[in-house]
Amino acid sequence: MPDHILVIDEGTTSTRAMLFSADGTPLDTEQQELTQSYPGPGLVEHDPAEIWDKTLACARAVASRAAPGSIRAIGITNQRETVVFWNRRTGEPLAPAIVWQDRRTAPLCRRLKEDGHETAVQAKTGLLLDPYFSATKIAWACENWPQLREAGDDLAIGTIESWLIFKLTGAHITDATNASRTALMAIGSGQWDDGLLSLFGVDRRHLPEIVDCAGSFGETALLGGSIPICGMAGDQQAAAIGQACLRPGDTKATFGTGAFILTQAGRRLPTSRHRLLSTIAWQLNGERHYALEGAIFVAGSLIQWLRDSVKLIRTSAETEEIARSVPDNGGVYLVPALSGLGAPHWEPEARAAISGLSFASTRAHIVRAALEAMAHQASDLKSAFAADGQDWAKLRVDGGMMANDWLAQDLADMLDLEVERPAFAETTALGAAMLAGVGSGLFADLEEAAAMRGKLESFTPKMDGKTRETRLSGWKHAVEAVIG
Ligand SMILES: Nc1ncnc2c1ncn2[C@@H]1O[C@H](COP(=O)(O)OP(=O)(O)O)[C@@H](O)[C@H]1O
Ligand SMILES: O=P(O)(O)OC[C@H](O)CO
Repeated sequence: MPDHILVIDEGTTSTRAMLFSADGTPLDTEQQELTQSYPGPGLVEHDPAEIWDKTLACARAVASRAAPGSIRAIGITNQRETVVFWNRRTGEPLAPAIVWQDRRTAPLCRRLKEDGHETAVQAKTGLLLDPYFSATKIAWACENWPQLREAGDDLAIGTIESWLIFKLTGAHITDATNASRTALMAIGSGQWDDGLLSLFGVDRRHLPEIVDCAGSFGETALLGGSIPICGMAGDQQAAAIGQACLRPGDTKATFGTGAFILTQAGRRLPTSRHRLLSTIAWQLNGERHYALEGAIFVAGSLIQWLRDSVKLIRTSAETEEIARSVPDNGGVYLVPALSGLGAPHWEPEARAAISGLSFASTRAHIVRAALEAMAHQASDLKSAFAADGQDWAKLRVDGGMMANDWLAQDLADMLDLEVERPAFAETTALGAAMLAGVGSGLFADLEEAAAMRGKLESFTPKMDGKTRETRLSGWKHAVEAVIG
């Protein structure tokens, strides 16, 4: 019986495919960078055709190197909230994908808030009125892109996993974790909600069917043979599963393009009074498990911006050595609101700032301030989670940025908390493999699948309280200046 799992991990900056054995050993990987298109201030788009072509190329490369007949199932995980519009008859995209970072619907969100809709939206969806979520992106696209209206019944709308599974199998489905990020689904029922559809002007007939995160979602013949797709989840939920956050209170932080902290909440829907999000952690056999989430919009993308736009660094990795080259930030703070500020501030129109510069400031201080901004943002979230009654006992970290040891230690220091990092950092892909393992009957449940998780490393706090307080107070002033 085949027991290898092929995972498709379609992230914001790159798409990849990975092969795992049943004990969690990563066997093979293939990755391609994606074009980031910034057609104007606050606008972020992807080309759905490029996403599909590169994803298929990566999956085919890995499948072609695997032993014939060894792949049991496919798991899909993806950047969330990003919306794709396509023609279900021709299978062709009808417009660019509007990416989760895109802020074009800030005025619409402001109007809906002024009209008093936020409380009801939050109660139904666990989310807030912010351009981050898919609903206003869909509303904006249907109003401004006539080709979508012209497509009539042929218009299909979905988040990235929905687009990929349509291309792989022809089915128009989405899983409950991804659906929970659209602001169109009632989080308590796991179904599209008529009131929300009418508020955002979205026609149900264009939306996918909402399904579990593990099961039989169709087969694809595009990778050689016929392989079933058995697992599906948004990338942050998949990372939480890959980090074995299976008990209420277990918390993970993924530092990729953005940074997302999720605390598992069990079967009871959590509510936040401090502007955190309630979200579906996973849905299996129709039963939903929930999580409380803090979303930081800018993390690794700040390092990419320093590298590609400002040209202050040559590689992401060299930030570690540069940060270590100075004893402290020299009074420099960087608030990375390059696409607004996410939780707990939710200021979509805020813009980034570097403050505290003097003639003594060097490139190293700015780079260090950029890295320090990660722990500062995480510290704001730690306070919000604590105020909502969710204290973190330790933090399980992962994501591309966590290759940086200095950063992992700074997180432990600033949060005054044990930080645990798996030796194998691709926990998002691992979580999708665990779901596909459950969906294909390789494992009875997620507890059994958690044996796929490998060795762990630990970072413990070493910073004195006074240094921490000085940093946090400098950060607080810098944020106040940005949000006025
Ligand atoms: N050593 C490092 N130090 C700081 N940032 C890093 C380092 N290595 C990678 N990154 C950043 O991590 C991000 C990639 O993380 P990844 O988890 O692959 O992202 P995604 O899943 O969002 O595509 C990039 O933005 C990159 O700049
Ligand atoms: O591409 P990532 O890994 O930064 O994840 C993006 C998130 O899913 C957005 O909500």
